[in-house]
Amino acid sequence: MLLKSNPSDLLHSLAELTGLIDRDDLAASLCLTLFEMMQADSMDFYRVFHRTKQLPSLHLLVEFDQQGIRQHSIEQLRSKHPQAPIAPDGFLASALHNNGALAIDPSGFRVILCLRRETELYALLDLTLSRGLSPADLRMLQGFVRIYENHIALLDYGETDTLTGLLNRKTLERQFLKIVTALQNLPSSQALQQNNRDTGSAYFFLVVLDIDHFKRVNDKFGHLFGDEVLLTVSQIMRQSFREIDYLFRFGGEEFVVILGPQTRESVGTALNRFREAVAAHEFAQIGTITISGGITDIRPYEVLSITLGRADLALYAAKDGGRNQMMFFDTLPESEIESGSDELF
Ligand SMILES: Nc1nc2c(ncn2[C@@H]2O[C@H](COP(=O)(O)OP(=O)(O)OP(=O)(O)O)[C@@H](O)[C@H]2O)c(=O)[nH]1
Repeated sequence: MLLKSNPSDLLHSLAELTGLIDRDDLAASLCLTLFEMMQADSMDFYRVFHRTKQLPSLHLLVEFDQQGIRQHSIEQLRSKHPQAPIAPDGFLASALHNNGALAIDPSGFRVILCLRRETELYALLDLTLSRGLSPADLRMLQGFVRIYENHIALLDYGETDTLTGLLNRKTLERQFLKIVTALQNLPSSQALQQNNRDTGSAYFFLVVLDIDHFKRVNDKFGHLFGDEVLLTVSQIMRQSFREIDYLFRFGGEEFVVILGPQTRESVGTALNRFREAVAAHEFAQIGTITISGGITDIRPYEVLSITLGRADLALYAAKDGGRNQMMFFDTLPESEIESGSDELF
């Protein structure tokens, strides 16, 4: 027996769901709708992260039970408990690895729905009920899952750069704001704001990456070869960074990465590993290329242009210093910061 079986309630829920563009809000709205519709006892929404050469991990984003909803955005999860995946119970683990659309436990009172993005598993929805599900309930659940998947596909389309498939510049602004807001809500935000940083602690970092002498590639081999280099560099980025890091094509031959929370040292290690992977790649006809980067931490109460400005100054220093290197803003001499700031801000 469905609680929300009347068509106007369903239409209203669908209109709400498809009007959202924030993925955390979308997950919460899907849970709310299904929780009420199915009269569930509890419901958990897990985001699945796939890491190269490792088993996929689960992060709990929404918990829903008789006490109400508890929502955890990826940014909050990341700032409070860096990379703390959930250890799934046996049923959840089998749903994660079986690659089906749906799993129902033998009692019939627990069901796990697999939500996909293209062909890859994107999220798991774990519902516990006090009754078994009818075939009509299952059809309804699967219909909502398909609408959710289609909406995610449309969001992806609007958020990605067409050549590289990385996130686009418009999405950088929205994502940056989310991270800054999460940082503002941390107890230590005052210390971060006052530049009172401990180098062993974890922070969010923003990096601007720029291919060295890219104009020469275009001039000598043509734009099609140039585009091929951009595509390959974006693939090396995907292989080098973690799935929860944000990778953007900022424009032209510039990329932005947001990493965190991580220590300054591990950010340096990750970026140099990426830089070496680019330098080691043999491009057909072109040979090898190199990449430089400027790195800065992300501070609460700051707008994107200021953070980008610091990373750009570090990038200019990396280019000036001979290219094929990653430079932290906080290692620049005062004189370089002052003269660069006059030009940038
Ligand atoms: N193929 C291709 N080229 C692009 C694209 N966007 C920008 N470019 C080219 O990227 C080049 C950027 O060159 P510059 O900014 O002068 O710098 P650079 O040659 O990379 O030299 P440094 O950054 O100083 O190492 C220009 O030739 C642009 O035309 C694109 O989408 N595709």
